[in-house]
Amino acid sequence: MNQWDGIDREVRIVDTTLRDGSHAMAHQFTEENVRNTVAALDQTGVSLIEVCHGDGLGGSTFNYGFSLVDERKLISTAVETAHNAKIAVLLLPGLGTVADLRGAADLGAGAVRIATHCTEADVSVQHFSAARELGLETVGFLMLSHMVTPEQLAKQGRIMVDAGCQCVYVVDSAGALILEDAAERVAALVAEFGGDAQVGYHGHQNLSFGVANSVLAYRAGARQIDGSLVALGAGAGNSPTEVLAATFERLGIRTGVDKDALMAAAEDVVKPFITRLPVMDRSSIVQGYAGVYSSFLLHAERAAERYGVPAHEILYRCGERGYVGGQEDMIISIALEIQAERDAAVLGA
Ligand SMILES: C[C@H](O)CC(=O)C(=O)O
Ligand SMILES: [Mn+2]
Repeated sequence: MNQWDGIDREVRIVDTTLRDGSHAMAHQFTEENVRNTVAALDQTGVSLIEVCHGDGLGGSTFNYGFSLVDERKLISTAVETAHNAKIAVLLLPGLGTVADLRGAADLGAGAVRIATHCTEADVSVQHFSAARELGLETVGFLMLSHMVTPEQLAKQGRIMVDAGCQCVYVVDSAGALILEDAAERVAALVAEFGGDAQVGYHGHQNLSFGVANSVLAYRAGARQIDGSLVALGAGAGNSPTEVLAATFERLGIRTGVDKDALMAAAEDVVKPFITRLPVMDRSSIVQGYAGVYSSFLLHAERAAERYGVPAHEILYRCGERGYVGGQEDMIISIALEIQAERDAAVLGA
């Protein structure tokens, strides 16, 4: 039995269409998008649905992008719609506050996923303790996990677990992990935690390894795996929930979800409202290759258009400089730098 929902599953598929997908939709989700998606997911056996601005509570800002609809409205719409599943929110400490978390709990959110850069778990301690006091299910997100070794990642995970986190995710924010890169990180966390907490895996498709890495993550001991319908998520998108369901079923691994209902939700509910289908194009492949935070994609595309420089060049430089979430403003600086170099080359020619 799964400890979270009492359903007979060997792995719990968690859906993040309405949170990671917010990046791909430039944070323009409507209440109708949320209502219809949650209603469809709620019939599939998925027991945790994440709904929020892409950068979490408080993410609707100039730096990250303003939401069309206040996330509190989206969260309460999701809570009202879900009869079976629990609604989760994301929180990046510093951007989201404990007050935001209380607000989300008051709206009926039942879980929080607290995300930090993979070397900064210590900033999450106060938020985990507040979440546990509020009676929320707690998940930790170690973002850009490719940037540190499995051993370093496990130590960061331990900080989250000691603070009250019940499941720590290896988060491949850049879609940069390839096969054993993912499995070794999951295995290190499993070995570190023993029975103290679960391990999860969150993949991006920039190099097309989201689903394969998720299977290896499961084999290495991960018991919660993220997906998004139609892969709707940052960069080239997330591991598609409907593909995860079909793949795990083919492998004989019980997920407790209905793959056909998920395929219908993807095809009939989510695909029609997507403004920009996630795709492995030059820019998103560069993100996977150079290890760039997936949510930089739209920021880079906008800067590329504004300053007349290629988005993939901007992203290469983000990777070379090791920029992490929160440094979105540097994308503009890089675009200006490339523009100046090009102008100088023309003048010098
Ligand atoms: C805030 C990020 O979008 C969290 C996430 O999904 C990732 O790092 O990947
Ligand atoms: Mn993500």
